[in-house]
Amino acid sequence: MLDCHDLTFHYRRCDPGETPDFCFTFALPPGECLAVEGPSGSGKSTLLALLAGFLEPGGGRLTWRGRDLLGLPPWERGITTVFQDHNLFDHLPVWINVGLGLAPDMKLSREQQARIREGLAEVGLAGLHDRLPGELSGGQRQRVALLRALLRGSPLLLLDEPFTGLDEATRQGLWALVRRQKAAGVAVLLVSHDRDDIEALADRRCRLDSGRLV
Ligand SMILES: Nc1ncnc2c1ncn2[C@@H]1O[C@H](COP(=O)(O)OP(=O)(O)OP(=O)(O)O)[C@@H](O)[C@H]1O
Repeated sequence: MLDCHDLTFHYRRCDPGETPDFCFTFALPPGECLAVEGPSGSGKSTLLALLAGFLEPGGGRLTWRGRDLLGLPPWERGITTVFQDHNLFDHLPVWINVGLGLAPDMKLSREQQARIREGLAEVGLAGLHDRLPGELSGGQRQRVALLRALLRGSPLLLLDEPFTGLDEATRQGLWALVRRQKAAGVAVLLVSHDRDDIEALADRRCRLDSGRLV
């Protein structure tokens, strides 16, 4: 269970009233997907950054299966985040970008190489292994980023509008991949405005309002 209790945050340089004092409380069991909705500026990225460890909260508690995450740096939290801007390495071909999810030192076993090939085919990118991210469309880059995240096998997956702008068939293929992760026990927090994405994946949904999850 991801247990987030009264996790508080305020952007220091903001005048009081300019942005809300954030205070997040929710629980997310393994294998479940919680959808978070909220208008632009309501704090969705702030929440993800706090969970992933890129922002430091003022107070509160964040544990995964009883283990305190707040004292841990992002790379030790067991959390993988797929950001809106994809975070791909522009100078590295598609298959290496994906492979970094499996082995950061790129010492890939035969089995891992086969998983990358299979994964690329599954997300409709067979044949694009050697392209650079700059030679892909926005939706194709999105699929590379999502595949890299899924192959990493983290127990917690944070998805920030991961399916925006993709065609129906591609989206359904990616939903199937995320559902498979859920079935394997991965807890998914999905930031999305899209009703279809939410209905396809979410077990529960909440909305960000005045810095709180309701
Ligand atoms: N580095 C920062 N310094 C000061 N204020 C910030 C900073 N980053 C975000 N904010 C403010 O905090 C609030 C929440 O921003 P956040 O990016 O979390 O919203 P969001 O829900 O992800 O928005 P969007 O859907 O537009 O991406 C906004 O009012 C924003 O202006």
